[in-house]
Amino acid sequence: MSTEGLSRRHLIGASGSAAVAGIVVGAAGTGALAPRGNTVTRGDDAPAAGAPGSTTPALALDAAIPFRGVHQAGIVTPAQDRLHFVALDVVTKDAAQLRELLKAWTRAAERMTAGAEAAPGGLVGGGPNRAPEDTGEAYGLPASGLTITIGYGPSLFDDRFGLASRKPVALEELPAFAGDQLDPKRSGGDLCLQACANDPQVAVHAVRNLVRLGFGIVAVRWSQLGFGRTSSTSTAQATPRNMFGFKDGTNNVKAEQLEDLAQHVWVAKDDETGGGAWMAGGSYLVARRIRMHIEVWDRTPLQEQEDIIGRDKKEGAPLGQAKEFDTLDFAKKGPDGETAIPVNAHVRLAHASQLGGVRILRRGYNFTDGSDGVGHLDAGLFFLAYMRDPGRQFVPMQRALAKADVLNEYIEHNGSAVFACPPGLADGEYWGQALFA
Ligand SMILES: C=CC1=C(C)c2cc3[nH]c(cc4nc(cc5[nH]c(cc1n2)c(C)c5CCC(=O)O)C(CCC(=O)O)=C4C)c(C)c3C=C
Ligand SMILES: [Fe+2]
Repeated sequence: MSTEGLSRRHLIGASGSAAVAGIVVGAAGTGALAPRGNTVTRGDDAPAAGAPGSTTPALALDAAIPFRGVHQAGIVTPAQDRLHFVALDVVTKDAAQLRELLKAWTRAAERMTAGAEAAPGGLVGGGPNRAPEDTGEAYGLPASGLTITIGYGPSLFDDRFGLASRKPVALEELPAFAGDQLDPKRSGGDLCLQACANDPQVAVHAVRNLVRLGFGIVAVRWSQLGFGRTSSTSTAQATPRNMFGFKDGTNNVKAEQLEDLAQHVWVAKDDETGGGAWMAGGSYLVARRIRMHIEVWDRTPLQEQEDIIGRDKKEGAPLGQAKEFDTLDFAKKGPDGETAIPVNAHVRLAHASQLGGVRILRRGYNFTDGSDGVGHLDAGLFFLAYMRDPGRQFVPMQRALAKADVLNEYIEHNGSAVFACPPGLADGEYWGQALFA
């Protein structure tokens, strides 16, 4: 492995076709960190879980997820419980500076996802007279399943960095949708970094250290914390619940469904709108900050809640069926002679059968950001979805929802952004290398 101070020593666990591999940090004469305790940690030199000499079984939640691979981690890898998402603007006009930053980010991201400090000896190794190269708040914590996923916004492809000819057709700003209440301070961005982990401190540490490395080159435009996943991206995961108390992610595209991923999530080399070779194996990310008026929802009768979603609250089964994963039957009638799943239920409007076969991979998070200043919690869903072409997938889906979804009475979209997330990196490659080639 090319990155100084890191070595692949063993694999921890695997789940279905979405293998969760662990990387531990080698001590190999670099002064870099070595694994500790029962899994990958930033700290001392006891053997990691599952490693020779360890008596402790690996804990999947603490394990490291490989940074490199065909696709970026953080898309179909099992959704972790915590999120720190940041959108950034590039403030330099110098393309070479931006490229160097992307290289430095690659090194630091690879280290942090393996459970190491952002730089070798980052905590105190620089001595008393220099600012430490790692901010320290994750020192001693395990890798915690950290994934860091990068995306490029449409504005990165303007005339500043010579990238205009590289802009994919699919990377268009989203159109306005009926009911949008978008705040420009929570929208857009030249770049994004999505850090997901099973420990919030690890996710926040990752973003903070990458932002720190970018001082003078990038500036934070907006950022969002998420405290609980609202989607499953693997059949091995239980379906979590959103802030309306409903299971969310049941009928998501999952890591094990390789044909669906190829059809709906990964950009193919010959996709007309995809962007060509530099985006092949990548995916487009749509982010929407959706405020949920939970106080109003909480006064809504159960039957009405279930009719709005189209599934029952306890089991998560489609209305008219018994079990969570039963097939939705949109023709089935209830005792009143009406369809069991109402014509304007959320799951009917968003279902592939109503949208010419379109699907997306959802990977969103619950948030609660204090109060709205007038007596309510500012809570909601930070909707994240990956797809092959937003114009052909998210746009028609959101148009259908914006037009008829009864859920609209309870929600408000107040932030929006779209990003091109390039494919994963092979050994020795760095973020931006293919884009700038
Ligand atoms: C444009 C895409 C979507 C937005 C925006 C969206 C917002 C949103 N969704 C829920 C709650 C649920 N959504 C569910 C299913 C579901 N939602 C979308 C798309 C968007 N949702 C899709 C494609 C689907 C799957 C439809 C299907 O194929 O069956 C569900 C049911 C469980 C599930 O299958 O995931 C819930 C619950 C909220 C609260 C919300 C905005 C705040
Ligand atoms: Fe939904």
